[in-house]
Amino acid sequence: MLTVRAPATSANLGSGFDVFGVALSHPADVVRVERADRTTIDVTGAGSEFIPEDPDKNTVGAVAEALDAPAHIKIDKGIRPASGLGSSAASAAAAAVGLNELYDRGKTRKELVPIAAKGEAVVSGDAHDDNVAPAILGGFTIATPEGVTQVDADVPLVACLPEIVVSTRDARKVVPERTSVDQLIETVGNAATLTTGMHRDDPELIGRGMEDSVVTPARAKLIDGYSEVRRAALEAGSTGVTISGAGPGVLAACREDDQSRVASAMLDAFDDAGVEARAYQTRIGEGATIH
Ligand SMILES: Nc1ncnc2c1ncn2[C@@H]1O[C@H](COP(=O)(O)OP(=O)(O)OP(=O)(O)O)[C@@H](O)[C@H]1O
Ligand SMILES: N[C@@H](CCO)C(=O)O
Repeated sequence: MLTVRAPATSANLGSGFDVFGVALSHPADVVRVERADRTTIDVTGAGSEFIPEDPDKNTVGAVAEALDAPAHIKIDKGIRPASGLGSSAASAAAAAVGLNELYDRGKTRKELVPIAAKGEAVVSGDAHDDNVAPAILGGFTIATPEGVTQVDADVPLVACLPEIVVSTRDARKVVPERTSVDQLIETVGNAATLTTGMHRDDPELIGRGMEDSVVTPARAKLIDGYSEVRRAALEAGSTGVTISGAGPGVLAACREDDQSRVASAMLDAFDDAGVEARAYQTRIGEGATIH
């Protein structure tokens, strides 16, 4: 039996839709894998009542099949599903890392990214890599069809999770099909600024680079209180705020000294909007670890 911890992740970071992602130091899923003749899945923990145990419907089932590695898989969810914090990807990443080790498949961490992404295709219809890449590799990742680039980074973040459910499938339906050249220019500038910020562990550049006028405004309408929470976080010292992944989680970058003030401001703003929420005072962290 092997135990793997895989972290929550935040995809997009505003300007890097379907490309950028970061691993969060917490929360995380813990997945135990044990060799078996056929795959069975047992789910406990946060939101487990909404997660199918059928291997054809759970992200880890697709991973076990792709690695030809049938197993008893026990998932202890630390990350609520439909959160925007890469819940489905964390389980898939943990299963990929654990089953690769258990069956001695010899895949590198980078080779495991598209395998874990097969799990994402099961739940959202698309095999995007932007959550599974940081869940496996840690740090900040740039996932393109040509491959994944990874850089270690260390910046404080607040991930605020309202008690609203937004499925990735639904949030993808509101993404605009076209964008203007002006928006393209703005997006390239923001994405480059953010990437430089990750190399320098610079919350100012990262926050500025999280600006996005294409996907985020369309999705903000799905999250009650989003504009108020964003404004409150910025007033409390956050350097940049955006939707985490497909939402409803909201991600704020900040300096160390401002982290708890930003977290409280976001919670208060959700409360004023009549939405219950919890805030993780977290930071960019490591990828899946075997215990
Ligand atoms: N192992 C798993 N963990 C979590 N959700 C799973 C798992 N397997 C299947 N699912 C299903 O995936 C859906 C949640 O995935 P979804 O991509 O919508 O949320 P998320 O992973 O939290 O968000 P995001 O990808 O935006 O960060 C739910 O319908 C859930 O039942
Ligand atoms: N890039 C994806 C992440 C969610 O899985 C999206 O925003 O739809």
